[in-house]
Amino acid sequence: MTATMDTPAQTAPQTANGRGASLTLDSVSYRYTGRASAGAKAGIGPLNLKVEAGEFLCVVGPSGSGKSTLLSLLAGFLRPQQGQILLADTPLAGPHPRLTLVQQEAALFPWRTVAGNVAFGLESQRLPRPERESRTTDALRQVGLTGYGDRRVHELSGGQRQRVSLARALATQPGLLLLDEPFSALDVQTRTSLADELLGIWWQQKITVVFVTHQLDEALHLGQRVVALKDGAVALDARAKDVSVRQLRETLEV
Ligand SMILES: Nc1ncnc2c1ncn2[C@@H]1O[C@H](COP(=O)(O)OP(=O)(O)OP(=O)(O)O)[C@@H](O)[C@H]1O
Repeated sequence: MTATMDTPAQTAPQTANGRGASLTLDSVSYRYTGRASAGAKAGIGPLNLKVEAGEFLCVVGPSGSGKSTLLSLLAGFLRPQQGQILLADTPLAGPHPRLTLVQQEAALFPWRTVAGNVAFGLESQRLPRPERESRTTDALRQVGLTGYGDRRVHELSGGQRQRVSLARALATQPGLLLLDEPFSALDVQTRTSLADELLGIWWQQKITVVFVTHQLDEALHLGQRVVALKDGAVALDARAKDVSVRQLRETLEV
């Protein structure tokens, strides 16, 4: 059955007038070498992919298909061995202030307050203190944590910790938000409400989002577009409203 219901992401305007940056992968390859690699094919590419400014793209694929490798390349942690990645029109040469990554487990500093954790991402930006404080307050408000700034991380639930991670990313006002299975450790209810909040934030700010998930239904709910990776290559690239979970399962053989 083909999915027919439009989710908010799918009905969003196609042209972004927010701060989202486009992303272009031009014949990008990365192959792991050495004994740790699982054969000559470990890695991804060559991949050609264009993510439009303001687009919400979900990437799915079975374990080992290359999702984390792709995100590491997009985050600038790995450099392509072949091809190039463009952020807007500029070749990506490493981690970039316009892009930020939220990972599966909230990597927060236990000795800092919630506000201190959110402000951490701003410290390298040399912003005046009032600007740092207002961005921190604003980011906490966006993720529903107004009033939590003085709390310690150990006083928070798993879902709240992941909200802090998201706030830390949002405070940097990224053009491109990369998310690596950010809600997978959470219970279904928390995951659903956080996913919907993320959609609301994306809708308002028109950030470009690349969201990696194992959950095929989550990908179709959140994404305007879904890319399915298999053995390091794109096996399917479609508008989310034009594919079903079953089609994704068949494509990925999962
Ligand atoms: N550091 C590494 N050294 C060698 N091979 C690696 C390394 N990291 C990943 N690989 C291999 O590259 C391929 C892609 O791995 P990757 O971690 O990107 O997949 P994934 O889709 O993110 O998997 P998962 O869903 O399990 O996290 C796999 O064959 C994996 O074994």
